Amino acid sequence: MVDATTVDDVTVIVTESLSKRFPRVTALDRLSVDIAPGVTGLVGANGAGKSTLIKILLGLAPATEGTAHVLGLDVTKDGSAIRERVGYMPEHDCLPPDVSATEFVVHMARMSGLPPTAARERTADTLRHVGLYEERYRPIGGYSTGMKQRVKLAQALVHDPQLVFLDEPTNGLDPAGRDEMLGLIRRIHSDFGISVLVTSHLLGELERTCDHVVVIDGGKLLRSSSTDEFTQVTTSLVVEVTDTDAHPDGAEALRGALAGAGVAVTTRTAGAEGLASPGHLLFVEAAGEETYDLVRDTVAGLGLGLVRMEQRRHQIAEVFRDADAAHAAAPEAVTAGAPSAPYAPQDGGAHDVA
Ligand SMILES: Nc1ncnc2c1ncn2[C@@H]1O[C@H](COP(=O)(O)OP(=O)(O)OP(=O)(O)O)[C@@H](O)[C@H]1O
Repeated sequence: MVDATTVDDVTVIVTESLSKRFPRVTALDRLSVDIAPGVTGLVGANGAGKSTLIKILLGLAPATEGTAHVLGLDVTKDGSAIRERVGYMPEHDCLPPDVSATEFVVHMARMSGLPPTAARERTADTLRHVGLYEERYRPIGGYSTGMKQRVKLAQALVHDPQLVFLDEPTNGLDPAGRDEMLGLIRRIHSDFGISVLVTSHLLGELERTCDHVVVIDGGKLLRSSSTDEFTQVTTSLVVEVTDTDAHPDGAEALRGALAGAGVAVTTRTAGAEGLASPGHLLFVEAAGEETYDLVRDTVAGLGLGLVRMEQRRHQIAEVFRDADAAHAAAPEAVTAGAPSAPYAPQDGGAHDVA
């Protein structure tokens, strides 16, 4: 019997100088990363090396060099012990169309070694947990994309793993479906204590869902930080005010008054996504506590209503924006750090790096 650590230990995944070279491409390039229990996002553009990393961690593909341990188990020697303890939701559609979700998930549970009765019970519980009810008896071929993603999630969870790898679980889902899937992913950890490694190219999703985010690009580690560190507060204040008869554009009146007092103010920034009506928001550079007092007094002096005054937080996408800007300024200087693909804003806060 192979010894394995539990999710109470400090790390669930450790890689050291892990490389994977194909004849024409280096998919992973000396990647060293430690991943703790919780929900961790693995983000990178298409081709960054996410799926290759997952396959190596499952013991399904050999690394060219370096080491990797999952739950304390060595990927080169303990592949089957790792797969007993780890669930895997693959990226691509891999479901048989002619069988029902129940039949398929029972089959996967049996493949994982559960006896028949336990496999049926666990299947019923898991399908209910992912939100499939009466539909679970119908052939999968007639399911929507969202239902298929839930079946893939259920088969990853059915053998009660300590850790799951979810490869692009929100692919192909509409915004409501994505929100539901993200909620499910959070509950996998909060309700069952299962750690999650989830890949996505949508940064906004990871910001909302993950405790920790690992960013890779061209097989190299770009950054590994807690989500809080990525989204730490900035020195910029977001201020929103009401309009009045005397000042039909309250934000503009405040901007003029603050600018007159020597305070740097902009009406819009690239990081304003997700905030209501950015045209009515002011972004005020706060020199210190006195800036708060000045804003409050100026709003009161103009007779405007103060709707909000809060410190703006960084967004994960800014890591990419900053790297892109540095790359544009000095292309040779930023080879290892800058993502090779641009990101694009998407539905108010999610940024696509693919
Ligand atoms: N079996 C293989 N043979 C040759 N090259 C491969 C193989 N598998 C992956 N690659 C290459 O390795 C690089 C990383 O691929 P990988 O699938 O890990 O990226 P990814 O980040 O998961 O992207 P995607 O989300 O598009 O799958 C890519 O350039 C890919 O073409």
